[in-house]
Amino acid sequence: MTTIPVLDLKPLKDGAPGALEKLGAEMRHAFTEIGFYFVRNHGISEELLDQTFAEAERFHSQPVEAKLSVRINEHNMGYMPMRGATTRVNAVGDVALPNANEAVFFKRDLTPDHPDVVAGHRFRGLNQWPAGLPGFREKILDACAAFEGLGMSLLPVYATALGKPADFFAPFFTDPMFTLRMSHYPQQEATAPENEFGIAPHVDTSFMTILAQNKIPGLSLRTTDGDWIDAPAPEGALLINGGQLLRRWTDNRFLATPHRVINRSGKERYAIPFFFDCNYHAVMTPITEDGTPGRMPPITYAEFMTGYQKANFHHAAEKPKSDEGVELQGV
Ligand SMILES: O=C(O)CCC(=O)C(=O)O
Ligand SMILES: [Fe+2]
Repeated sequence: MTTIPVLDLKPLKDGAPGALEKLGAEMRHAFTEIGFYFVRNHGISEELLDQTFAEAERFHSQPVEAKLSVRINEHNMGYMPMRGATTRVNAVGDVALPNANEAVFFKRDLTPDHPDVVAGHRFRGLNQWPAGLPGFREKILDACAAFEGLGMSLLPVYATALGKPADFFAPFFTDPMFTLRMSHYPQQEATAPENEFGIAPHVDTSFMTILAQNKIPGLSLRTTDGDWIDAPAPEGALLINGGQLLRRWTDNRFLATPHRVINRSGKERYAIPFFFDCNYHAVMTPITEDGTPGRMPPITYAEFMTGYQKANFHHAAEKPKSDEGVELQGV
């Protein structure tokens, strides 16, 4: 039976001898066998997570006109309406209906004079903050900072898992890209068609996806044997998985595992994944076991997110995609 490993970060935080090596080995196992792991003692307070869920609920409870005033743009920032995306890059090849969720996306809060903003670089736009939600922006920025801090603290474990020095990833993450997604999944009726998902089977595009999942179940992942298993979050733990960027950078040594959401819980479900990636301008050269050239040439984050996706998923080429690799409709 496949179980999702639980990595306890406390010994690492305490500076216990051998903690990094032990976690590195556990992570290596997680990414070669399952593609998902839980973290305990991750350092993000329950209070902040609860507040972030409350903000997600507050955002989605607004009238649709208010949400549409921050409609998603070419940077994949803003509000994606209910059933506004279909997973064309479907990880299991089934044809699915539009995803039964709505979501809003935020990235690093750049200022208009930032060089990448001035240059008009894709995915380096300005956040679209809702006008009628006082305090919302501050809470979201707090959440982003906390998730980013956790992501940064895990980089030495990733490096160790790959047989590299602990500080290997540091130069690639001096100004890392990230996207906070706040999703709302309505209840799916028992009569809903079989091929309607909250989010259809997909792999993320990320280096690292940190999921602050709420108490409502619905997420499952597909094991390498092809079985779907539920991924319920144990109390206080966060769920982390890798996407295509991690897979490519590790020369396919690490898994990007397909997962999906079906919300037949009878309740509204909210989810807050945080997609954590390297610097915009970082060049990712495949990290091979023996240092020989990888299967794929080196690539930058920007090339990866635009050109690479286009080349691989030509049928969805012309439209922007959200960070879980779906085509966004009506953008
Ligand atoms: O809602 C969840 O639990 C996971 C969502 C997800 O896989 C995604 O947004 O990429
Ligand atoms: Fe995902």
